[in-house]
Amino acid sequence: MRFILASESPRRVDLLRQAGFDFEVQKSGYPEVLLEDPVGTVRSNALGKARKVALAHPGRVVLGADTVVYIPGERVLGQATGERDVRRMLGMLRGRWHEVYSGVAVARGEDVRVGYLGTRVKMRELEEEEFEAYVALGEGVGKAGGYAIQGRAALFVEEIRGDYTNVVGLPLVLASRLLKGYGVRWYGSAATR
Ligand SMILES: Cc1cn([C@H]2C[C@H](O)[C@@H](COP(=O)(O)OP(=O)(O)OP(=O)(O)O)O2)c(=O)[nH]c1=O
Repeated sequence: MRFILASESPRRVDLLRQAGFDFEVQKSGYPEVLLEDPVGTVRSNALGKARKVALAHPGRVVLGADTVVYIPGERVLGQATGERDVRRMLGMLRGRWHEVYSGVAVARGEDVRVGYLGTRVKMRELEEEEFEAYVALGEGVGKAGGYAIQGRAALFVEEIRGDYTNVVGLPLVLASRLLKGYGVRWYGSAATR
């Protein structure tokens, strides 16, 4: 069954395509919140995005998601908005462990189910020259925490504990489980045959 992805993130589109799902994209325009609690943040934003699009498309299954980076006990980092933000965020993450949380919500009409997943990531120490080269590259703009593990920042990630797709922006095991609850599966649709 074809569902609606309530997301403008090309990473989420790529992951769901790679998994064989049949879907179309509708941007939600939902204004995201950034709370002190990473789980509360991603659950609330994922729910908001899915609900908003589901209400506009009665009867359709809609998936929304949200990703943040969390420095335990310190702060929640949303998307880096520009070069300065990438420098500030990466400056906090280099040489230490952090956590990445993604919330996933699937809605149909007023009915909605939500879940979240956390993954631990260890970023190695970065030399000044390399740090500046990454900031200048611009890859980190628009990404939670100011880096993209699926891009050049793969060079910085020493170790991860948990689901890799969760760090990229959409935990596929969780998303597929929630979708299955609404009868949506990765196999058997026109897109995968
Ligand atoms: C940590 C990390 C995040 N990201 C991305 C995934 C998300 O797109 C982004 C976090 O922003 P989000 O606010 O979760 O999503 P979005 O605004 O891009 O899309 P939409 O709200 O329309 O669904 O960070 C990576 O691509 N790689 C990474 O390694």
